[in-house]
Amino acid sequence: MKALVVYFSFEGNTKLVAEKISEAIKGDLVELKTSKVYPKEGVGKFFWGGKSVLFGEEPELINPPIDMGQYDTVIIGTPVWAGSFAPPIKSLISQYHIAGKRIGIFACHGGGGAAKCFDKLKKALPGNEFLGQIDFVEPKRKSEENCRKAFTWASGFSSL
Ligand SMILES: Cc1cc2nc3c(=O)[nH]c(=O)nc-3n(C[C@H](O)[C@H](O)[C@H](O)COP(=O)(O)O)c2cc1C
Repeated sequence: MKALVVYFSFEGNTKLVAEKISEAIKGDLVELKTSKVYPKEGVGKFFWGGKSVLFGEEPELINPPIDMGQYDTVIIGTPVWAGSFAPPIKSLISQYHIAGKRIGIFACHGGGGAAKCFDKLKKALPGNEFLGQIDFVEPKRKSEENCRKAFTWASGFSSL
C-alpha cells in the first residue's frame, strides 16, 4: 500500500491529526498551501472563509505537483468551514483526477459536527472506495487524546 495524507489546515488542528495519521500508515504527507491568504484574526476570519465556501471558490494551490498515480490510498483532511470542506480541498479535487483510490476522510470542527462535510466530500469524489471517516473537535485542545484516536483509526488501514 502506498498512501498519501493530504490536508489543509488554517490553525493547526487538521495538521496535528494529519501528522499522526501519516505516521500510523507510513504515508507521504502534503499540506496544501494557497496563494490566497485568509485573514487569521477577528470576524474577518469567519467572514472570508465562509464566503469562500459559499461562492464555491477554488483558491490557487502553490504546492509542487502531486504525483497521484503512485498512490492507491489517499487520506484527505480538512477543517469544517461553513458546514463543508475548506476551499483548498475543492481546488485539490478539481486539479487532480482522484479516482480508483481507497479514500479515508477526516475533519476537524468546532463542535458543529462533520456529517454534512463528509457527505459533500464523498459526493465530490465519485469512483473511489471509501475506507472510513472520522471527526475531531478542536483536537489541539486535547492533543494527546486526539493523537491516540487518530493513530488508532489510521492503523486499521495499514493491514488492508
Ligand atoms: C471560516 C471558518 C468557518 C468555520 N465553520 C465551522 C462550522 O461550520 N462548523 C464548525 O463546527 N466549526 C467551524 N469552524 C471551526 C473550525 O472547523 C475548527 O476550528 C477546526 O478545528 C479548525 O481546523 P484547523 O486548525 O486545521 O484550521 C470554522 C472555522 C473557520 C475559520
